[in-house]
Amino acid sequence: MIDINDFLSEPIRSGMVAIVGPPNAGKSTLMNYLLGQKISIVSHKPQTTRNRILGVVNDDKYQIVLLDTPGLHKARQPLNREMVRIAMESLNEVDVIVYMIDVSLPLPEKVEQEKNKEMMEQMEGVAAPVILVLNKVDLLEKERLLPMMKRYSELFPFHGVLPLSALTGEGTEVVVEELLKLLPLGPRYFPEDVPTDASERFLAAEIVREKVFILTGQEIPYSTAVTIESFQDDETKKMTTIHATIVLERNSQKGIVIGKGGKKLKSIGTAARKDIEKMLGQKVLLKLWVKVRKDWSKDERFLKELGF
Ligand SMILES: Nc1nc2c(ncn2[C@@H]2O[C@H](COP(=O)(O)OP(=O)(O)OP(=O)(O)O)[C@@H](O)[C@H]2O)c(=O)[nH]1
Repeated sequence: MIDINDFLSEPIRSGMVAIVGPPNAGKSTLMNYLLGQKISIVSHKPQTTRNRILGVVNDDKYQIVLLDTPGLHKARQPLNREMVRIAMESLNEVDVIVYMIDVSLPLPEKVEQEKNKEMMEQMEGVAAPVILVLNKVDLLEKERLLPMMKRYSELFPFHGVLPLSALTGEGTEVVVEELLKLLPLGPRYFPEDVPTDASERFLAAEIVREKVFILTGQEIPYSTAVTIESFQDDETKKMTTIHATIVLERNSQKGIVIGKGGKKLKSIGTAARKDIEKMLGQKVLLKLWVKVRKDWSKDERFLKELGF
């Protein structure tokens, strides 16, 4: 996909930036904010992002290729271990690392120390410069910010400790400025009109998964995978027909996702269809099925099918 003209034209600041950090820190929110569109799914529940999602931010003078990664956490289950592996692997492939933490809630000292220890262990031996981003400052009492920034600067040789609200956008310009200082001069790796390397098929499955995350309680989200059975564009009708399956781990979960008289599944479908229509810029007919595949998240073969 690299255009030879990009190599011939004036070099720009360009390179790969991984956004890493604990689950729920706001990594996908920052990615979507910088892209100006939703590529990576977001929910208030931890461990929403499962794969590595690539988003490309373009400007006259730069191209930042962002990698949104699954949350870093102590993982026991095969799916979670895969997620952390994916996140850690990206650290070796990038020019800059943005390590994001949620600072909105004061933590007991012991918990904060524990988290900091984990962060330093993860960053140990990483070659790329690391910017620490303190996210959700919109929720933080202002007087807590400066001492916190000082504390973190003393913790690790970060190439900057920056406050941010990925939700409101406050602080994003400074983050981008700092990234540009660290990115090498190079070509545009992706055409300017390509915001992600993910397929529309993958993104559609992710959108359905997001709606399950948002619209169901407690245990369901973590037991949900979404597969796309068919994805057909009808150019004359300007419509896309998508057949997708929501895969669950246990029979008992089926009723929750389908709901009384199919109501829950219907609301998942409607919400997902609207977002997919926005993404594709045309009408969508979305058909959803619910299937049980016992303990799929521990089934290495199925994880492979899902692209892990
Ligand atoms: N108030 C506030 N909320 C935020 C901010 N950034 C993210 N959030 C919220 O925090 C929650 C988690 O955001 P995500 O972007 O899904 O977090 P993530 O780090 O990608 O999460 P994982 O996929 O679990 O790794 C969502 O409910 C966001 O709306 C922020 O700056 N301020």
